[in-house]
Amino acid sequence: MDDISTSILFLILALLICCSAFFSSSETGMMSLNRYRLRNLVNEKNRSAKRVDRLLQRPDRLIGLILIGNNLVNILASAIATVIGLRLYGDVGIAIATFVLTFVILIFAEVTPKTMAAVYPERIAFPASIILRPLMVVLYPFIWLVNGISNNILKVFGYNPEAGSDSALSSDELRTVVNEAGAMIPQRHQDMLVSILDLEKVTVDDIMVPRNEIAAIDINDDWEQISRQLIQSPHTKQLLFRDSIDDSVGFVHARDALRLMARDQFDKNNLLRATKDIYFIPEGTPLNVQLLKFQRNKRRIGLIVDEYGDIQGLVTLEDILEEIVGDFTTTITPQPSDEIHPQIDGSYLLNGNANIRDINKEMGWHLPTNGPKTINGLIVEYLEDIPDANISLRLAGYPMEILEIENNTVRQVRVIPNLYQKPKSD
Ligand SMILES: Nc1ncnc2c1ncn2[C@@H]1O[C@H](COP(=O)(O)OP(=O)(O)OP(=O)(O)O)[C@@H](O)[C@H]1O
Ligand SMILES: [Mg+2]
Repeated sequence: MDDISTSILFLILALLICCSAFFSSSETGMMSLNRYRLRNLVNEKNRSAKRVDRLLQRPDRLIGLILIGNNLVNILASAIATVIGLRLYGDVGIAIATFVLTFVILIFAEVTPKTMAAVYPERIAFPASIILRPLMVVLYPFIWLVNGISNNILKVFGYNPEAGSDSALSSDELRTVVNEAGAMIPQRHQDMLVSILDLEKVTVDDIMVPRNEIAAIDINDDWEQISRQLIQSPHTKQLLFRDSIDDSVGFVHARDALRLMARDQFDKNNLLRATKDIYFIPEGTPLNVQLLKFQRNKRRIGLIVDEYGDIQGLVTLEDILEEIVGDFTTTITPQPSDEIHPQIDGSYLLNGNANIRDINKEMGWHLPTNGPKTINGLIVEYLEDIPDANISLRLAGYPMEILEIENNTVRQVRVIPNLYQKPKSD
């Protein structure tokens, strides 16, 4: 190197530090690219994205290439810096060169470019790929050798370097992604997306109209009462049964009843003939499954039966859709707000038959939903007994006072929400 002037050596050194900065930044840029954005750009046929994607398909080779390049230029730079140090200051120069070069490389070739790449991965990685791609071809034998040795060492320790990282999302991770979409997706849409993911966690029993609230007509009643009920019920489809709901005949649609009336054929036999057979749903069916089953069977209403074939309740397509988009206006079933009565002292009076899920949703409480569906059921299960009035208890962290008992069920409770309670995740 004696015949190269010191100023040229300085120039080469500066150039090498620039190359080092390039490799450092492209390493961080490539590795911190958002995989889902990249996928999206690839699908949109973005050329840079496609090139980057191809490089990233073998991360071991890409890292090999970048690190070979980076180390090569760093080591060369240190050799040149040593020569410069020797020339300028003699033996002490080696120490000075080592110290100064470490500092310069850290700042200009490592920390600064890497930080920039971490903040703007696409701006760095996309243009860098234009250089990295041909470099990969040129240096391929060298990369192959280095990777081959390093992969075999990894295998000795029980790792499989060719497995690739598993970037498939679980539904919980997808939920986090949706929640973090921030302002990109309007809040209402985010809520809907999360609700769709949540459908699998909710079963038909959780949202059904319980058996005792099904609008149903006993075909053995006298005809006048049947007609009155058909006309006055707020529901379009009503269940026809003989003596007991367990002996159900089918659903009768108000439209069909109307047609019979118009033709003057409105009597028991014709009404029975106009009923539609019942669609049964096994209890415990998750909502996402049921939604598809309604679609496949072209049904909109079904009865939920338990393992003994006893009818537990009723669920409609509308009920499942409401889980996704929120309540529709046509719902005539009692709203949670009808069953929750705020008091001046900050407590709430609840009806015993209020649905726990509805209350949690309305109030943001965390009463357990994995057991009974109603407040009454929850209290009875907790006490393992039919309670007396004026009993106070603390259920899932919520102080409660039973105010009224009727026919062995809790009719009214007072709940004092503890404002300082930490929400429990359910
Ligand atoms: N026979 C019934 N008994 C009790 N609740 C019912 C009955 N039919 C429907 N519901 C409830 O009423 C709500 C509205 O359901 P849906 O829209 O299917 O019925 P609808 O409004 O009576 O009929 P449609 O919209 O077809 O005129 C849902 O919450 C559903 O569970
Ligand atoms: Mg309706």
